[in-house]
Amino acid sequence: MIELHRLTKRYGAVRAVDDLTVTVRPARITGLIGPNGAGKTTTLRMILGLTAPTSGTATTAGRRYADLPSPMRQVGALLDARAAHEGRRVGDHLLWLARSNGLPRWRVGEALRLVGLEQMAGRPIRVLSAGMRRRLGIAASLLGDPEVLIYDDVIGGLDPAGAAWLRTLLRRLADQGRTVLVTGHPMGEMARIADQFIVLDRGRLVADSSAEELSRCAARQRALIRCDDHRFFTARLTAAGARVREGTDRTLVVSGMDGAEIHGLAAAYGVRLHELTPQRPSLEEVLLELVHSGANGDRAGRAA
Ligand SMILES: Nc1ncnc2c1ncn2[C@@H]1O[C@H](COP(=O)(O)OP(=O)(O)OP(=O)(O)O)[C@@H](O)[C@H]1O
Repeated sequence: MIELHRLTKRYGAVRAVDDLTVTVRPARITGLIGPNGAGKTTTLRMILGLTAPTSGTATTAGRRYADLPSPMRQVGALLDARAAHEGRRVGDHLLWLARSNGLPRWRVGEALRLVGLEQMAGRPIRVLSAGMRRRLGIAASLLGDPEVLIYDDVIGGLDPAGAAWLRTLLRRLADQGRTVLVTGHPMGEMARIADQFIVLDRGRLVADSSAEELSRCAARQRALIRCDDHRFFTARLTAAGARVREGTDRTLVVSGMDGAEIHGLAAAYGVRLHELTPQRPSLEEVLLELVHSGANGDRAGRAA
């Protein structure tokens, strides 16, 4: 389990992470998402003791990273897959990491096996493809057989087979009861990987919800409508906090407001509704909307 309590990091006037309180639970894959600059990497760096919080705490298994007796046995992480010696052999790199962290030698073979890199053990790191480097980074994170795993931007750039492999591995790790926290941008991939989502915007928590809750809530809060005066009603809906976009065939797609509220608003402004059909968006669409609307400071947080 990872617990963040009022976690804050300021860089001058920038609040990279702003009063963030959230718990990342075991036995599931949690996606930390948000637009560029939302504070995702800064949050991970504070959990890993690489960046000092301005205030608040980040703990794993009840302790700050610096206070963990054997950090690699408790927390495994991959922040940057390029951070490895080019000339060193794959197996030697892991062996060096294991030795310097007091881990047994046999864990190297086990970690290589878990990521399917056994055949590359004797090759220098520079010959590895980007996808293989990612696997090597993941192997390093698994050396200590930790309960908590943290991966920054781990999906981007993988080919479909690589992404499928990673999904299977992360699922297995979560099914073993581990806490798995991943960040990433392609919302389609994040929707396929994670079952819990923490959404950040400008350092603040926008939502902390399961995939199921998000889908259920979005289905209640999205409708396709036909009405007389698009421009007028769009302005009224937007002013009342909904998000509106043009659909196909002269329709409007309204999100963030349920059918009864839309009806009420139409009645209040004398707008004739010809159609109001609830819609069930895909999880990817829900996440995209959350990330986008969080950035506009509107009421997406209600999904939480
Ligand atoms: N070392 C630093 N010095 C100054 N500002 C920083 C530093 N690190 C991060 N920031 C700022 O903090 C904010 C959050 O950055 P962070 O990298 O955590 O966001 P992110 O959500 O990981 O973004 P991305 O999706 O682009 O990786 C940004 O405004 C960024 O410019």
